[in-house]
Amino acid sequence: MLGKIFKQKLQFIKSSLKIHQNSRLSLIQNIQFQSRSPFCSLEQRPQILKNSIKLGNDASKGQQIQKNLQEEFNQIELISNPQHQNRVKKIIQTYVVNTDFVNIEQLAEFIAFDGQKLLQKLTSMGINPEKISLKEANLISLEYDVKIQHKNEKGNIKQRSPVVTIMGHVDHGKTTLLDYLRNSQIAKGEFGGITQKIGAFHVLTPEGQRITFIDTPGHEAFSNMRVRGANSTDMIILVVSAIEGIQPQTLEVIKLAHQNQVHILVAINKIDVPGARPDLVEKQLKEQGKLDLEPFGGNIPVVHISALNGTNMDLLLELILFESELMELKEDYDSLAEGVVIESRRDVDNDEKSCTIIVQKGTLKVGDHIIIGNNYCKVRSIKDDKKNMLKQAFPSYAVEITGIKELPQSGDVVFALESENKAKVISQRRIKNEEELNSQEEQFIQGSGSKLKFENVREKRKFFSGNREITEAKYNEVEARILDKIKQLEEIDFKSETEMNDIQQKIQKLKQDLQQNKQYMANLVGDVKVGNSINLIIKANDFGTKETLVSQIIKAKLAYEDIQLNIISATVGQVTEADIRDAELFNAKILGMDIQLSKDVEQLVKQKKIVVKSHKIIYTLIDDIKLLMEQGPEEAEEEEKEVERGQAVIQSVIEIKASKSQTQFVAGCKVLSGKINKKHLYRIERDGEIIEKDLEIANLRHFKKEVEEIKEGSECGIIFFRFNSFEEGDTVVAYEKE
Ligand SMILES: Nc1nc2c(ncn2[C@@H]2O[C@H](COP(=O)(O)OP(=O)(O)OP(=O)(O)O)[C@@H](O)[C@H]2O)c(=O)[nH]1
Repeated sequence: MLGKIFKQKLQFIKSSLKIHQNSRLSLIQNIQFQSRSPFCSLEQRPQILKNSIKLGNDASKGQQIQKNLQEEFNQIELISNPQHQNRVKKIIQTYVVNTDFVNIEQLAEFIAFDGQKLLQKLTSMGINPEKISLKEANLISLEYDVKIQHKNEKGNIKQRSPVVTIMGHVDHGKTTLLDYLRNSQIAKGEFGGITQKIGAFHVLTPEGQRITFIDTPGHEAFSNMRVRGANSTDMIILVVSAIEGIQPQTLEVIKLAHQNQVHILVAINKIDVPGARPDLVEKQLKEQGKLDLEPFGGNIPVVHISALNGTNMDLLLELILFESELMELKEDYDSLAEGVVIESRRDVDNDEKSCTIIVQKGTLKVGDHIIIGNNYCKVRSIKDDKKNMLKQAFPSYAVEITGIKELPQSGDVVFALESENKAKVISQRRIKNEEELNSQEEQFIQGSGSKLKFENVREKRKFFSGNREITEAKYNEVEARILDKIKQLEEIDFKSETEMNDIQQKIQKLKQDLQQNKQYMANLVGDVKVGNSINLIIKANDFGTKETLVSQIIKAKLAYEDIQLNIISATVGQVTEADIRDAELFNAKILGMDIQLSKDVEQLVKQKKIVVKSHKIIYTLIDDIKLLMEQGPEEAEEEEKEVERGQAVIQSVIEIKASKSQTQFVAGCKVLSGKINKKHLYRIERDGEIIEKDLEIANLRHFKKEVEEIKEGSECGIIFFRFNSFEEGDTVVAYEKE
């Protein structure tokens, strides 16, 4: 019933394109008005504008309007949905640049790799880190599934067909739906023969339009893609039974689609069964599933079907094509192919290995040299799901290929390269990287006793390559987990001494874990060698400054090849107790912008004698670092040595009125040893504790006379810059930093 209504609606939209030839202008204006209306949400605007662009296609004044709308649409699209163009997250990420060279900072950012490690890599390959050709950059970036492309590399951009995955709760009819689609094609005799199950198949509409279906029912294929941090689907058909309605896995699919920003189309199935209530299911989907369904004015289409007897299946296909048209699925047909593995298998009879891939970009040809997973091979044959031998496969094609040496896993990356040699080199490095990654993970798990959870391989790689964002997050995650356990244990009311000992032992063990964890993490972050290097903890006041500081430091570092400089961490915000702990552990200096220490932290800084330096301008901070590097680690250490020049005791505190509103305090002192000189720095000690340090003298007097220096045994009056909280009996210590 409702299927009919839908068909009518589709028909209406289509016919409106023709009927409104004369009155279309007003329609477009109406839509324009709608899209500008304050009642139109930002999310709706692209859709409305997109529709209006379509409508504007052949309107009399359409061209100009279309251009304006397109511009407005582009702008809105950027604001409202930056991911829109990227709905299918490619496994190979492409970055477009407008220069022939990139530098180390750009490359490090593209491949989300630690700058210091990248520097080592570039040096070992003999590449100038400041001038990396795109060819060289790709040789490295392709190890990490990233391509760097010049803006002028023009491709042959054309419409590609949609790739669709069918998902839903158990028994709601996914297999039946797929079987119907697959068999309807055979039944129509369009291809003859029996389809082979290769994990994906395609359907051709009577108009010759192609749709690729991934036919691994359930979540398996999709989840595997997710593990790789990508997916190959343009749309998910969410199958919901009209009898059972929303079930746990239905909600799971909705969540998955949202997380991955994949468009949903709802197919309410089993409408042939007596008692089916598709209308109620729609309400459920809206209320519980929070889906913005079309029948309620939203943009998620719903179609009522019976997969068993084929009711409204043609409508479903039409709808898929209609949605894909709106999504403007376009791809470069001329570039080297890129894709993703759906399934792989070994032939029982002849042991031949083959796998199904979805081509995402470019054209895959027989004879291409490809990387598949981490291995490389030459494509021997390409077959479609109807067993037709192909010479080439275009974007969105699902094909079975042979020639592979090792069986890849679903979700593995596939990309073609210009030569076998290049494929070989990249493959070898990818294998090496993977081995390193695995052994690092093993070591880490052994070392910390705390298992980390990674969303996908990319995240894992970022973590082990020392990517600070990820490392910091994971580091905090583990630390929080351990601290939480310690807290729980500390709160236990023990009933006996044995129990108490047992708990304390556990706490002790956890504290060791914490320490080990820290040490291990720090090693990962930057090959930290305590004592033999300059170690820094960078604090910035915002994210942008942090990025600039880190990249400037890496740049500054390039000039001092033989100096080991490590950034232990670079974070936004004020100095924390954790920073102090790290500074102590790695003998690191804390450098930052506008640092203001809280009372507790300040206390710790003094106690642990940590060097904290605050700057107002990025460049002075960088200069400071350059100075440290010029001096080298040893001198840099010694720079902080304070050499005592004299001591005095405060015998009285004198208050004087400097002006009507200003009171000054003079410390009346007697010099006990050495000298008090205006050039020196001063610290105030009370009962053996340092109250303040690095003070400078504003005014030094011998009786009424202003002097530069006072010798042992004499008395004097001192006014310090910005400090007057001294008390009678405090010791004033003069020192110089050498
Ligand atoms: N009457 C009727 N029965 C259907 C329809 N679609 C599926 N079925 C039946 O529902 C049952 C489950 O269908 P499947 O296609 O196996 O469901 P599925 O979602 O693939 O289930 P899993 O693979 O277990 O997740 C089967 O007995 C189908 O015959 C339909 O449209 N109408």
